[in-house]
Amino acid sequence: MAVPSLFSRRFFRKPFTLFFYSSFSTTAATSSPPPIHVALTESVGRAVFATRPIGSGDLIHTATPAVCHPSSTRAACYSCLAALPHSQPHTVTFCSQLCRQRSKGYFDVEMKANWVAFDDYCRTHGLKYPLLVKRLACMVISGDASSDTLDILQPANLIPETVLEMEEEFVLLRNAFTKALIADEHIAFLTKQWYINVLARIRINAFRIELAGGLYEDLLASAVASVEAEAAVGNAVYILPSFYNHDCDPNAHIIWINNADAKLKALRDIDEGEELRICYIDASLDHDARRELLLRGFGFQCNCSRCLHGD
Ligand SMILES: C[S@@+](CC[C@H](N)C(=O)[O-])C[C@H]1O[C@@H](n2cnc3c(N)ncnc32)[C@H](O)[C@@H]1O
Repeated sequence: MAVPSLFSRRFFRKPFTLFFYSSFSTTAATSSPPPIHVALTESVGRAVFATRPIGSGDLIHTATPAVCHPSSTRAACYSCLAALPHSQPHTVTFCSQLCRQRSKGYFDVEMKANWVAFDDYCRTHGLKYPLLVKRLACMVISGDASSDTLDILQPANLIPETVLEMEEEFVLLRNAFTKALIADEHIAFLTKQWYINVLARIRINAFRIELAGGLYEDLLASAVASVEAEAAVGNAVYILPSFYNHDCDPNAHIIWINNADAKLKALRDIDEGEELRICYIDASLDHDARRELLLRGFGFQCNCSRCLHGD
């Protein structure tokens, strides 16, 4: 496949060492690292590049969420977001003992506090990302995560109005923990600045998770949910997948089969040194709609080949 000039290696500046082994895994069959590296570019910050040719349809790597949270409209495992067609949305349910066990740390912290005010605020304002911050805060308090887990990700540029809204959410979150008598030293990290920094990163890097596979009942529930405009089982933030830039004609995509564990797959043959890009939005939208969505939702003017050609 011809490599568009946009992807040429002249954009390479400083290759990173692979620092994210904990956030992805390769296929069980091989223990070799995935065929990618992250490097700085001159035009779009960091980017993911192929270190060898990758075949169309190949699994590039998998990734587990740094943090995830189920949606309020689809019943899903509170830990891994597997669809649970026989459960009710809004109820805390786990798909297995393993998931219950894995969540024990942050879930025990969450159960100590009263979330009515915070959850009501999120629901009435149609906010889902603060729920990811709440979960991350519980993970930090329980020792399941570090408070700087998401610091490596690019933050959104926030307007003062957005910061003011975030301050309201922060007060509700902090109050829930203080009223639950969580010791001061355990919530010392939970400052207004921490909340805003985390949310600024989540805004750009969160993925909305729609499962591609599963049981017949899951597909049926998903079809019904699609009609009702919410097919997602939840939202999640990953580390390595967050370094993939956007292209309106991508050469890779991210998919979810049974739960929030993501698979990054090649959509066509990829050359060594080519940048790997995924599509953040619906690529079937017209040029103006895509530009508007990318600018409003992600704060950037797309430099992909399709957009540069006005397609
Ligand atoms: C999820 S991050 C991707 C990784 C990012 N480049 C970094 O250094 O962390 C999304 C950000 O990358 C940049 N970006 C991604 N795709 C782009 C594109 N097609 N055109 C211009 N900027 C892009 C924008 O700054 C965007 O807000």
